[in-house]
Amino acid sequence: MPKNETTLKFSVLAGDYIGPEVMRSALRVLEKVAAQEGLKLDYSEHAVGGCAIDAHGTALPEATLTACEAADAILFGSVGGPKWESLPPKEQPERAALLPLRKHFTLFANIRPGLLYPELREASPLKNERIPEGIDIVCIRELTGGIYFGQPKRTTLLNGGTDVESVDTMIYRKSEIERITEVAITAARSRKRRLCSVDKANVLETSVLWRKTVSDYVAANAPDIELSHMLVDNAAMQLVRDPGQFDVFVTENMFGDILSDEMAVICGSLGMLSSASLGARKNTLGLPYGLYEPAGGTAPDIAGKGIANPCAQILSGALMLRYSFGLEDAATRIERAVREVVASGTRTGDIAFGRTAVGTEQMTEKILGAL
Ligand SMILES: NC(=O)C1=CN([C@@H]2O[C@H](COP(=O)(O)OP(=O)(O)OC[C@H]3O[C@@H](n4cnc5c(N)ncnc54)[C@H](O)[C@@H]3O)[C@@H](O)[C@H]2O)C=CC1
Ligand SMILES: CC(C)CC(=O)C(=O)O
Ligand SMILES: [Mg+2]
Repeated sequence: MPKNETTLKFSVLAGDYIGPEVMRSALRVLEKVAAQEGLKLDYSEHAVGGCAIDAHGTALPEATLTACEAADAILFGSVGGPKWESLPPKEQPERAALLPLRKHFTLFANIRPGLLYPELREASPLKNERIPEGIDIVCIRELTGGIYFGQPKRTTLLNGGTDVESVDTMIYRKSEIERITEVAITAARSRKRRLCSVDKANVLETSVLWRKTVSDYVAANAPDIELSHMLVDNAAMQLVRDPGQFDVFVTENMFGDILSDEMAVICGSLGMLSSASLGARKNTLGLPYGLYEPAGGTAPDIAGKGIANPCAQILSGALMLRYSFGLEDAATRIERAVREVVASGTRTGDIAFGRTAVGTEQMTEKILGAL
């Protein structure tokens, strides 16, 4: 019986290698939930990344951007891989499609839930006594600033070409740090009200500003939040030593990129880690416009074999329902279905750990069955 008249208008950008494989699974799950909830899906698929370079000569075609502009959210796969690594760096899919997309829509807040179900503890490389109840951490990563975007960014030949110099620039403004701190405060308030800010304030000017800004902002706006600070090298170590000490952590772009992959593997696999990238922009429903993507990449080593774990992409679809369409119940149902299937022992190879592994298709069928 239809419960809802909402139309979900989103753009699907599957990308390269395993991108289209796991995107198929996510779309099947969304179709089923939509049918059950009486929602109307209005999505269209568009070229992005290496496959867009092959088909259209550019990683982010104008038509793709126009379609994203007209939608309420973007469901993204992942882009890049060996096929395009010999292109000039600026033309490669990651730098020519994904980063510009994030910048274009000012998606400055990347929310990555690091969740290890207790039933999946065996898939974590951590000793199980360190994670008696699994893991439940949220990484809030600044996504449109820092060293990935700062100018100058260049490579120059020196000494008549006998040497080469490359420069990347890390820049942060107080206003950029304040707005990501606000997102982190909101996340912490919905959980244990504990926030750890990760930086490198013993060396980097941007981190000195980061630490002072986060401290001042929390003191002025969120005295209910228990704030701590940690240097990033220590944070990398503490994450594997005792992940239970973290609840929400907030950090700049590159540190968050690295720490979230670490968080993914202690949570079993990159194939389980979803993400939401949000900004100030609202969609036509008055809700946050967002881009939803797995935290991992295109996994060229397993592409085309039908063995990729679809969970991160499916869970990214759930985050899209939650944040951009306000469908908390539907999002939770998808998350429960994934958990139920994984907990019952159906596992793709990356999380199988001694069990018989199923492929992408069978994993998806099981999740559909649990919905
Ligand atoms: N958002 C994006 O579009 C991203 C793109 N990339 C790009 O992806 C390409 C490959 O990057 P890598 O460093 O190899 O990282 P990756 O994240 O693609 O893979 C790292 C390891 O995790 C495994 N893995 C990742 N997702 C999986 C899944 N769903 N199921 C099972 N196993 C999974 C892979 O098989 C691989 O062994 C590069 O071109 C990179 O730039 C990387 C990260 C994010
Ligand atoms: C192009 C990269 C910055 C993508 C990535 O590694 C990520 O977003 O985690
Ligand atoms: Mg990454």
